Amino acid sequence: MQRTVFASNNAGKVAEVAELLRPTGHTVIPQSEYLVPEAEETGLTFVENALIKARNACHHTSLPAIADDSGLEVDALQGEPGIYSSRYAGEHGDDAANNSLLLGELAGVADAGRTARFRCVMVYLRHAEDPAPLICQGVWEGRILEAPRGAGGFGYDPVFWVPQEGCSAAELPPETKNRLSHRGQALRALLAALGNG
Ligand SMILES: O=c1nc[nH]c2c1ncn2[C@H]1C[C@H](O)[C@@H](COP(=O)(O)OP(=O)(O)OP(=O)(O)O)O1
Ligand SMILES: [Mg+2]
Repeated sequence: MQRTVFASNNAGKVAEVAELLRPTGHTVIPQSEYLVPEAEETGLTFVENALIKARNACHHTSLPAIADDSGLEVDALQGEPGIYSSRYAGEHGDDAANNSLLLGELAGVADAGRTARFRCVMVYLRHAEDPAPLICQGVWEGRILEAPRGAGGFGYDPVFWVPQEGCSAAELPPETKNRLSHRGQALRALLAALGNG
């Protein structure tokens, strides 16, 4: 896995993936370093959107690419915001607005009904026309808090309760989040599939 582009503009993902790869000796180069233009996420599944992003990065760099498409599935909202997690409140990537909309939608829902999970699909494309991409997934179960807690992480981390640690995802040390998270699971599976596990 030499000179692989990471097809994401999310600084939180970039930092987590860099940390996960550090002990393996692999590095990935964020697509911003190649000035890759943002791809439109027009797919109806995490898999399709991850492929769109990876293919776009391959196309613009002529290098292999890894992409991550991820989101939060809330049971009381029939799986929403799901693939639309980043655009939930309208503007792409407005974490504060997304979190407050989510808490508003769940107002009055008791603790037992606030189950949710993060899902991550990671794909690896050897080149833009790669007909056999590697596709791996990870899932992280938790619950939605009634108010944000913690300052670490990104996205929905402050409102995501991690039962086995007794804190929010934004209160976890980065290495603990990477050990448990949907992203950590998916990337470890991808590395194993690449023969570098
Ligand atoms: O570990 C996580 N902790 C908190 N929130 C998270 C996590 N993982 C995904 N999420 C949320 C953030 C965003 O609202 C959506 C991902 O959207 P998604 O399109 O995959 O990523 P993005 O637009 O931020 O960056 P990019 O597409 O350039 O990779 O799910
Ligand atoms: Mg996105």
